[in-house]
Amino acid sequence: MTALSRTPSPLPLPQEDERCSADDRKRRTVTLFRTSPLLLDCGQPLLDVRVAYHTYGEAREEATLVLHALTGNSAVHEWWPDFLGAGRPLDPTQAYIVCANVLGGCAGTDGPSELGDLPISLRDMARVGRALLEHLGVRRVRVIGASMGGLLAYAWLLECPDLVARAVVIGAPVRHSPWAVGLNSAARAAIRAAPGGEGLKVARMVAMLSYRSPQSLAQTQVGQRRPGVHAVTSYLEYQGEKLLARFCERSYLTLTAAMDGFQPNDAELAAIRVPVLAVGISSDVLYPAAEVRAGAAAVPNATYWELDSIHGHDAFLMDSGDLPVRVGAFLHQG
Ligand SMILES: CC(=O)SCCNC(=O)CCNC(=O)[C@H](O)C(C)(C)COP(=O)(O)OP(=O)(O)OC[C@H]1O[C@@H](n2cnc3c(N)ncnc32)[C@H](O)[C@@H]1OP(=O)(O)O
Ligand SMILES: N[C@@H](CCO)C(=O)O
Repeated sequence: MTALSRTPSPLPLPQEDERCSADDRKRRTVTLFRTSPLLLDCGQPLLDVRVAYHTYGEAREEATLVLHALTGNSAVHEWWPDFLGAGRPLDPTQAYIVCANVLGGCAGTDGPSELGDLPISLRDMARVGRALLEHLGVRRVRVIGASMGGLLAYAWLLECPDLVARAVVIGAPVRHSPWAVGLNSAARAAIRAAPGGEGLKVARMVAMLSYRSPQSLAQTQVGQRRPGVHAVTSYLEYQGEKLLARFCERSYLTLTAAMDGFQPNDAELAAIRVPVLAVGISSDVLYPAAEVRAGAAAVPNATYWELDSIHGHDAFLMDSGDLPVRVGAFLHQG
């Protein structure tokens, strides 16, 4: 990425930085906004925005766009095996599937270093996604996202309604609640108080509690793994270490702020005309099922379904039950 004031790129067209290989599970990158800038919601124009993405299946004008969660990435085959594959809701033998790493993250798309820590919004991410679809020759998408990806799906419905045929929103509200903003605020405060790694670990420990549930931890984290240390304590510490090894604290600050800033009003939601399947998770303490249901009621063509699991918010990854079948049936209608 370059700010508009920098010398424009001499090349007029999007530039594939890595060509498609025979292995379509390979991540590719492209530089977009080479002649006309991306105008961020914060007012800053950006030229030369690099986007990293995966595609699955043969290229078509209609695609299914997968929107990943906060610390997820575009390698859907790595984190959603229940959903991606022949006979599954995201079937590369039947559909063209696209997933891009979000702007502001740390998985190959321009992140805080390239953005100079500018604030970004979920709608900015959708604008980048629109440019990627244009580059890929995609004219219409079915969108599916969970957690932050679900919020981003709503951002797509507001920002690019002309492109979206239908949308699946899993474990996500229509706007970030004071509860969710509060959790993110505590996480960011931990990072700012202890930059360089320790803060990010604490942020992940707090976040993990919101991704599990009291019942889930009571079932999986009884007793001790290390003498004198509660199992749940060593579990959270381990999860903090795992995130530190694969994620970046500046992206954590940028992306959680983008989630917190997503506050569409009721009139905007009432203007959404696209069919939406909104999925709540019965034991989700981050985005309670009642909140997901109430939010969906504000969207005219939304249908609500609830995944019954004791495993909390991350059940969409860990205990998906009937969810793939429900999602497949909805995605392939119409
Ligand atoms: C729509 C989307 O985009 S979602 C994007 C997907 N998200 C991602 O890919 C991002 C991150 N991934 C995750 O969030 C997680 O990997 C999940 C939710 C998918 C699953 O989490 P996991 O950590 O694999 O599972 P779980 O929470 O059960 O923890 C298991 C790990 O904790 C360890 N562990 C379990 N209990 C304890 C304990 N008491 N003490 C220490 N370690 C423990 C296990 O040994 C295991 O270790 P391993 O990862 O080295 O095998
Ligand atoms: N566990 C997932 C979902 C959280 O929203 C992640 O780390 O991205």
